[in-house]
Amino acid sequence: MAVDNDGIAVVTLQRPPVNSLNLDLLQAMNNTFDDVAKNKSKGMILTSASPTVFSAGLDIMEMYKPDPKRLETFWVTLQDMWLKLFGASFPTAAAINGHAPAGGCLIATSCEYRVMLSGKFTIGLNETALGIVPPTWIQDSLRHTIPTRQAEIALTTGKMFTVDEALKWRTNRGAEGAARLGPPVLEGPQMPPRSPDQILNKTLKMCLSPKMALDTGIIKLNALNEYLVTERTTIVDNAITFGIKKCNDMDINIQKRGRRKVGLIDETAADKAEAIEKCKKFIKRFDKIPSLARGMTKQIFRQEVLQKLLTNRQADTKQFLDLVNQPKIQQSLELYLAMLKQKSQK
Ligand SMILES: CCCCCCCCCCCC/C=C/CC(=O)SCCNC(=O)CCNC(=O)[C@H](O)C(C)(C)COP(=O)(O)OP(=O)(O)OC[C@H]1O[C@@H](n2cnc3c(N)ncnc32)[C@H](O)[C@@H]1OP(=O)(O)O
Repeated sequence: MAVDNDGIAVVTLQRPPVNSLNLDLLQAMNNTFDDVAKNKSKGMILTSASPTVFSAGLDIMEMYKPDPKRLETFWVTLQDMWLKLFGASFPTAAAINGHAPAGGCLIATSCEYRVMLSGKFTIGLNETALGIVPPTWIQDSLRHTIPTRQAEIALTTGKMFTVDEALKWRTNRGAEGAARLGPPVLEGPQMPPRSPDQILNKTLKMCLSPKMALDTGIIKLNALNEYLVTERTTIVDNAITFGIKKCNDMDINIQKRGRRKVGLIDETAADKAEAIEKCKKFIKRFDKIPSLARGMTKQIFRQEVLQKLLTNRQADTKQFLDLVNQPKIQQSLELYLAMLKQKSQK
């Protein structure tokens, strides 16, 4: 852990080669989180010493042919890590400088803000694809980060997101739809916007024109049609300007037509230094907010999810131990480890 001049702690996971979460690393994380709380750090940023992996998730070796007592301690320590991180009163952010599968994604989604390096990295909860049901609190971390429906699809498909996919979900128009619609409106030529007053005056003028005075339905319709045709660009422009203003007011980032940002990650960065800087900027947003009020508000906001695990802790542990001790799961772990080894030797 390194604390900078602003009082922000940067905690670097350093367990080569892939920061897989074994008992020792989880215990070290828990001690560090306690220190950050004790030192009253302004906030904490989690990152990795590896240039390509944030964390490979749970260390499979802890679950393969395990010692029963150690296996139980391992799971309880993982629960502790999540309770401390997800429930931390201080601001937390993850500078995700590489792959973040399964438990790696759990760490990232337990933080309040995520900046991921652009590149061929992936992030997600892939448990279902491995034939495992992710425990409720692991699912809750994702559900707390992205919209419920997207979380359900991601969890049931074991989806691993590319960085671009993680940053923003496409609307149902999708990429093809957006392409069919032509270049993004915001990048296209812009008409000088007119104020609503100008538009209203123009409409009134049109309604009082001689054509309108004739008072026949068809002529009125023609007049309206003419107005709509001649003013369509202005009308569309004004609608867009109004929409953009509303989106800005609501802090919705619409960078391109056909897409909206919902975000398993909040931002991307070119390198680790930039990712850490962006995380610091997020933490500094709270500079003028009383820290007690901020921390308590966050904990109340997360209380329901935290309480669920606290209430069901023993049952959750038993479920894990029963699962891992199944001969079928041990067989799968053996195959999975062999597959990982084979891949790494290529
Ligand atoms: C069927 C298996 C399921 C396992 C769980 C069953 C038990 C039930 C538990 C229920 C709880 C549910 C919660 C689960 C959450 C988890 O976190 S489970 C762990 C899931 N993690 C993964 O699937 C990631 C696997 N790793 C990778 O995909 C890649 O390693 C990587 C993309 C992270 C990095 O790739 P690369 O940089 O190319 O490194 P590699 O060459 O692949 O690996 C180097 C080295 O590390 C070993 N290794 C990788 N991951 C793990 C790991 N999670 N645990 C232990 N060891 C790992 C890999 O074998 C290589 O070792 P050697 O150098 O060959 O010795």
